Amino acid sequence: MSPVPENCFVPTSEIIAVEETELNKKQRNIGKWQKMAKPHAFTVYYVKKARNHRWRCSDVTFWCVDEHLCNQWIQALKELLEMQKSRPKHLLVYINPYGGKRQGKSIYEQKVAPLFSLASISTDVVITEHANHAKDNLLEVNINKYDGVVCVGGDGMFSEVMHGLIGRIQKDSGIDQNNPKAPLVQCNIRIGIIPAGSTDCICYSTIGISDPVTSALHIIVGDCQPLDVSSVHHNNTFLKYSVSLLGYGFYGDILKDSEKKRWMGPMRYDYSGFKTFLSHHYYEGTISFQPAKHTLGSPRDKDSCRTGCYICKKSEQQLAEQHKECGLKHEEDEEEWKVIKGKFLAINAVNMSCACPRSPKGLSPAAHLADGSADLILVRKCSRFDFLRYLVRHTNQDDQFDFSFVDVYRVKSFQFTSKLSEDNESNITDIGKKRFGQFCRDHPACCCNIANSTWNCDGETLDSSAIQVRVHCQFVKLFARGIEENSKDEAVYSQSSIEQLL
Ligand SMILES: Nc1ncnc2c1ncn2[C@@H]1O[C@H](COP(=O)(O)OP(=O)(O)OP(=O)(O)O)[C@@H](O)[C@H]1O
Ligand SMILES: CCCCCCCCCCCCC/C=C/[C@@H](O)[C@H](CO)NC(=O)CCCCC
Ligand SMILES: [Ca+2]
Repeated sequence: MSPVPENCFVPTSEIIAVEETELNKKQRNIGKWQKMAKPHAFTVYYVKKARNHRWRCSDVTFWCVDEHLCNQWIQALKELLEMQKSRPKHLLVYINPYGGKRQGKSIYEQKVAPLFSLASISTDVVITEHANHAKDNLLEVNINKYDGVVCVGGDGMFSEVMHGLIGRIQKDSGIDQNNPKAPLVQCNIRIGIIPAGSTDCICYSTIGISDPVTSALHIIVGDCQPLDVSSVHHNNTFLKYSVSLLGYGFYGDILKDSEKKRWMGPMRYDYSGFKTFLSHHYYEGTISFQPAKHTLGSPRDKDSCRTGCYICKKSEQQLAEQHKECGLKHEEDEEEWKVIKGKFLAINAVNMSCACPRSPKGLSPAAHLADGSADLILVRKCSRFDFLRYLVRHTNQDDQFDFSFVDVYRVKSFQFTSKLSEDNESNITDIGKKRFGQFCRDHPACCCNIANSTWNCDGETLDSSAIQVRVHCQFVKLFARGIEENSKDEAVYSQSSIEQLL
């Protein structure tokens, strides 16, 4: 038995498949195999880690004269693969054919389906025909027969699938999602994202790259990454769940403008981003929040959340303890609320870094995927030039929180009310404000916007500006493992590597 000349260490957890190889005449007639009467061979397909967190399917073929020995190897390796219990065998796949550059279907068919078939994963594929098709379908399908749900599309498609799954589980458990204090039931069925959208921030922030083949391989090896989810309510009405960005002001306005430009594809965000930057509107309101005292980290930490993150592990332990104490009174309601009134250009609450190709370190580089907290970033009224400096720091190594007009807090819940709705609630009927609508009556050039902004919730607009938000620790699970530290150079090899077997 002889491996290829170059050294090759592969943990069994990263073998994709093992197959007997039919050698053709030409192959049999090369090198030393020429001398053998009838060589036998098998091929091991495995994950090859390239630069920038990119994974590829590579293969190595082992040749041997003894047919029995060759079959023993195939059998032994297949048994090792069978022992990988976290790997999915049967998946439900939703493809949005219109997301991003409208390439979802071809990306799946050309890059992903062949890998699933190589890894003996069977699939039921639904190509969506309209928005909410996947969500509605998940409310009635027999989800128990699947080991995971895969969405091919962008953050919006992920959000739809996540809402379908969470909604289905709450419905089956008799939980009313409209109750902001309801003890929601966790979603244990894993979701895989094959990126084919415009921002793909959830995929990028949980894997480190937005690449369909890399994501498919994380699904095949059965990775599992828990994610925090925020529930968003307006009084006693459930609005949405969020995993990446809840943004008011700048990101809400970009989204609202970009929705009219969907035909532009991913470019619409650059166009609307530039336009929104020039408009430079700020909004008045009150934000109240409960600091996340349970978590070990802070948004100003230098270290980021990475595979096996100890801060997220600690939160997982705390969550398990909470579940054990289930039924005992939680003191959450009595914990302190901090209240901030002000004029804001942007209010961003992020459950994860929100790293994406536009900003590889994201809106909050030290945010954690699964620590049960969100980072609340308040960008107060400042000059256009200062706001530009702030934005540019999302794309370089400088600290984007090191500005006098930017504050950041790690929170477990928050509420927001705009000044306009506060005024309306206190029955102030200033006809002048109503008549002049959008712009500040006293200072037409001051960029103060009397109208409300809208909330951008993972790329979708919310109907209400007054919202109550609660972070649910590790509420959904993805086929991912977080971003690996220097994945190319520091690969950790398990005891059961093939090299040892050989
Ligand atoms: N067949 C369909 N026709 C129209 N809309 C669809 C269809 N299938 C899904 N959708 C909706 O399209 C929205 C956007 O899709 P998706 O997230 O895949 O792409 P995107 O908006 O380009 O990317 P991103 O969300 O990353 O910015 C989703 O909210 C989803 O509900
Ligand atoms: C002069 C250069 C300045 C450059 C500044 C770059 C800053 C980029 C930060 C990007 C943050 C993305 C946050 C992710 C939001 C997603 O949930 C959402 C759904 O996909 N996308 C958008 O709302 C789309 C939002 C699009 C933002 C551009
Ligand atoms: Ca978090």
